[in-house]
Amino acid sequence: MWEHEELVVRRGARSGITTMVAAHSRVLGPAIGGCRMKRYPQVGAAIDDVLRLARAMSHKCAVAGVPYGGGKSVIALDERPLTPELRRAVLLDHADLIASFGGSYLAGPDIGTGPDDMLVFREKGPYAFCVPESHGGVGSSSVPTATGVLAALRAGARQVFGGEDLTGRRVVISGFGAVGARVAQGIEGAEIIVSDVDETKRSAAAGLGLGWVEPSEALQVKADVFIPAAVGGVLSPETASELDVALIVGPANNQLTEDSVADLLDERGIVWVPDVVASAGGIVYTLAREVDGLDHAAASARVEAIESTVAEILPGPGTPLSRALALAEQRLRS
Ligand SMILES: NC(=O)c1ccc[n+]([C@@H]2O[C@H](COP(=O)([O-])OP(=O)(O)OC[C@H]3O[C@@H](n4cnc5c(N)ncnc54)[C@H](O)[C@@H]3O)[C@@H](O)[C@H]2O)c1
Repeated sequence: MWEHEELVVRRGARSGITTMVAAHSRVLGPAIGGCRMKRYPQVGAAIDDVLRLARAMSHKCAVAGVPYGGGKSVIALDERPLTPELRRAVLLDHADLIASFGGSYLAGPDIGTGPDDMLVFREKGPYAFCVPESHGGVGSSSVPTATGVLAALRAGARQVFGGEDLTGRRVVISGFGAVGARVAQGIEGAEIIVSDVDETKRSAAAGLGLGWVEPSEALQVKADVFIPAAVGGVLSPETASELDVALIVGPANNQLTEDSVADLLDERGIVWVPDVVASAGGIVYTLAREVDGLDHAAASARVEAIESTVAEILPGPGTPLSRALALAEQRLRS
């Protein structure tokens, strides 16, 4: 069944490159999504991607409880080298397409695009977010993303350990980057072991009194909490059957290689907080500040609300993933 509200595919007048916007649902508010710019084997694959990602954004916004719908931009590059001139031409083409939605679709950065590209979109109207700080943007989203992960961790700990206090517990953080390092600094009383493919992070971790494990062994460490803060696809049927932890909660996007891994984790008694919920702090905060014009305190309150969302989806029948999706569907229907 065709679930999406709108799909517009257009060949750019300046660049000759095909770009597209999908709006999955605008029941809760304007559709928002990142702009993905990459090469696809054919336009059909790009259309599949934009539809799938727009739908995922609808769920992410609905679960996060923010007043936006799901959308996505895709710029399907052709075989030509992306010179600065061609890049600007295709971004302007796509800016025209975004502007044609008149505010019912807003774009942010995704794979292949960044805050400076959002400024090109802004040349055609106020329909892009995550602009550079020098142009009124809120800057790095890693701080509110970490705040959201810590909020999700509190709710997860209450559910799994009967309280928020992690004193004496062992926490493994895979990925000691912008978010992982902030999460590590926000956890009190626990033994924290971090892991990163970048060996230079080891001394930084040691300087903070944190333990270290090689990335190849991070998933084998017996721990109370595992925090995926590096790459997606870390939870597969293989890793899910090996993990010796009670709670998994982290910012990495697309942590499961396939949805059935959520069932495997559940069967093993491991509580997994779905990434769509745990990773939402950055986008929630950025939209609240840049689009809704909220101040820091009001925007932060929306991020902290991730704690109550996690508390709502963890108990009950089914897996946390099925309950998160059910909550999203319920909000999209209401
Ligand atoms: N920054 C945000 O606001 C935000 C928002 C939502 C989701 N996320 C997701 O959270 C994750 C972390 O984001 P970030 O901003 O901290 O990124 P980052 O690039 O600053 O940090 C990621 C770290 O992971 C390390 N890494 C890469 N592969 C690894 C592996 N196999 N094992 C261990 N370490 C590995 C990198 O060396 C790096 O230090 C990413 O998956 C990102 O997509 C981030």
